[in-house]
Amino acid sequence: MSNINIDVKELEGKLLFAIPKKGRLYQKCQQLLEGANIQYYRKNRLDIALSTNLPIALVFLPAADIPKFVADGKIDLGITGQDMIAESNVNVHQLVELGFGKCDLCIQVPVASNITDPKQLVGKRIVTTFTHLSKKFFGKLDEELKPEKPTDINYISGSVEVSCTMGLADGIVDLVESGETMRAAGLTRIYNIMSTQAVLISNPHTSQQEFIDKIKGRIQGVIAASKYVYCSYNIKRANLAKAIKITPGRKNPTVSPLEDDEWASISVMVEKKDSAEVMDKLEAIGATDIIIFNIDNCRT
Ligand SMILES: Nc1ncnc2c1ncn2[C@@H]1O[C@H](COP(=O)(O)OP(=O)(O)OP(=O)(O)O)[C@@H](O)[C@H]1O
Ligand SMILES: O=P(O)(O)OC[C@H]1O[C@H](OP(=O)(O)OP(=O)(O)O)[C@H](O)[C@@H]1O
Repeated sequence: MSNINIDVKELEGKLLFAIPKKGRLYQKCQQLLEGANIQYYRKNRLDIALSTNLPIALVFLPAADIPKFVADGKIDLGITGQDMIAESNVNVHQLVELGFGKCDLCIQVPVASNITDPKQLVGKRIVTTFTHLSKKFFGKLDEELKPEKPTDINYISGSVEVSCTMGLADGIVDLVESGETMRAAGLTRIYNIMSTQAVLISNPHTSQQEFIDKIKGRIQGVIAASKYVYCSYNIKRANLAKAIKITPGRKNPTVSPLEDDEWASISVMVEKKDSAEVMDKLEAIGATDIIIFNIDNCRT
């Protein structure tokens, strides 16, 4: 049972920001709030927390309910999965892809079945948490193939993958990230309905647009900082063109003179995932003093 023991008056004029209260997205959202310096104190078991440094009230909700609250205008801003938005079938603005909670919503069948195409499931039994998206998908196939009875889509709230083993389903529609859950249940994927990740969303008619843009900027800064490292090195001017090709930066690298006219110093942002390779390439063209720094926060 949730507890929202806060005086409604305390929420007046505040930006209401919905955060998943548990599950896969919870911890990453906490890191994002910390990086964006949205400080708050949450009393034990309380689902609303007032920010201690900004006019924001954080509302902790199940990820599945956040799109509806935001679309209805009860909440201004929220974080949830794109799968949850599509499943809720509501109109919200997707402001920033957050780069976590990445997975695919897939049709899965028992490895032992001879099913390789979603069309073979038409008229059969599907179990899923995503009934809207499944009905939309199989509804189209039903129209095309006109089975004797329509494909039967049944809802369960979790552990969907056991449905085939239990004899409740011929196939399931569920999320796959590493594929570990799917393989452990003796299932294989035959179709990807959608790819999803966590996103920052807002109500399209919010009265708090200016403040939302500010929070969006801060969150974009945290995301960029986690994707990039700062690279600094020295290079002979004769090799400057080659160096700039290796580290073009987001816009341009900063090139500064050194005491020795033959040399220049370069400072540039590099994608974290590429940093080792970039260092190898710079070394190969004679760069020296190559240093990589982590970025705490940035605006690009
Ligand atoms: N295995 C996964 N890998 C990456 N992202 C995932 C995975 N499972 C779910 N997600 C993302 O996280 C969102 C919330 O899923 P999750 O299962 O954590 O929610 P929950 O039902 O609120 O929590 P719980 O499963 O703990 O009850 C999903 O809508 C999806 O966007
Ligand atoms: O491909 P994988 O890396 O194994 O991840 C996929 C699993 O993760 C999610 O479930 P979760 O663990 O959140 O539990 P749930 O089944 O109770 O939703 C999803 O519903 C899958 O079962």
